[in-house]
Amino acid sequence: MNQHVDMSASGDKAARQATGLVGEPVVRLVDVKRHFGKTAALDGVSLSVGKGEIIGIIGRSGAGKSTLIRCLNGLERPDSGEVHIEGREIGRLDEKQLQPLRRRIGMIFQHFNLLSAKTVEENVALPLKIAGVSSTDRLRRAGELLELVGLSGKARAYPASLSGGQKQRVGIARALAAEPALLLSDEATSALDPETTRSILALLREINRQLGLTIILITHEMEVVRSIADRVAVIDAGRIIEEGPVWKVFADPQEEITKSLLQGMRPQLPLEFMQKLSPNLGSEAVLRVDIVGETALGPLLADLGAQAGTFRFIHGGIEQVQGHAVGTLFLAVSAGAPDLSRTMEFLTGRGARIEVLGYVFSDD
Ligand SMILES: Nc1ncnc2c1ncn2[C@@H]1O[C@H](COP(=O)(O)OP(=O)(O)OP(=O)(O)O)[C@@H](O)[C@H]1O
Repeated sequence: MNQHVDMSASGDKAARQATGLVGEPVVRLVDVKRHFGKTAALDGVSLSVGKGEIIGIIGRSGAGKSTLIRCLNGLERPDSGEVHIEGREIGRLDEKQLQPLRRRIGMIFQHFNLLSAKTVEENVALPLKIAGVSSTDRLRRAGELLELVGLSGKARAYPASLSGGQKQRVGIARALAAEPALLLSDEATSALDPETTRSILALLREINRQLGLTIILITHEMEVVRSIADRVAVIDAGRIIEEGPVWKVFADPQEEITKSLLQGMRPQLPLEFMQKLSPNLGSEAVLRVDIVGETALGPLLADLGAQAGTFRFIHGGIEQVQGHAVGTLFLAVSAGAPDLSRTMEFLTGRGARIEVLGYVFSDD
């Protein structure tokens, strides 16, 4: 089932879920604070995640991501604020009251956390054993889950004989065993190679679609967020500093930290060209032009040539993120008036964002 999966999030779905408030949110955090001594690991986090939504949480090391996850699964208690899971506030529940609620949350980890002395099916069935499900029922359920993750043939194998991708599939099957409402993924693909990562992400997306499962992804891999998340939240120093649909944040990040986190994802001027750039006036201005949506799809460059004058196309391109065309073009335009001002006017009129990166001489 993990083959031929469309990995781009649907634009419609993204639009519906852009606010994370479709129906009763599965997760609702209200002004959550958690301090360790003088360190504010969480400094007033408010966030809602709707049913069936996939949200990516990104941030630098030490930003507060793990603390956030630990507050969600009840391993960490906030100093103040509220954590609601499916409408129940978990902050005040005692350990016994938390048990059934924890079963509503599945978790997958970077290093899989499988029990090496147990077979694949025993690993998958473990949450059900803890929940008191009979041996027959839990083995039947483990069989169904292994089929769902494409590992039917490995029920009796031991984790040591599996590849990293297969181990993570077992981790996913185990996380789904108790039919959770929420799946927390803590760097689940960080230890996997790119191809295996793609297949695990496709599996998560498929499970999200089939089961309507809500997924929160903590990751430092921006590609993961771009591939499967509907929405992204950027956390820094314990606060959510930016949040929105993935295509929008990736196309037009507002905060410096977001820009820096996404740097590798955004097209850059090739190094050899960058080295020629000068801040002093040259014969050509080099522009970075960021475009989104209709502008990116239309015959922008043909129109630019016809209406504003000649230019040199240096580098860039357009890609689809969540069904939205997002592009960055690097152009060299004659620096003299009226060419430059006409070009700027034309591009701004089409909704593009323009930055003059510097100047070159046209024979460079
Ligand atoms: N148990 C603890 N005791 C003391 N300080 C802690 C504890 N847990 C977290 N912190 C501090 O809180 C801040 C947030 O940590 P957290 O682990 O949540 O960040 P993170 O974004 O998950 O980082 P990373 O990506 O490196 O795992 C950090 O400054 C960290 O040192």
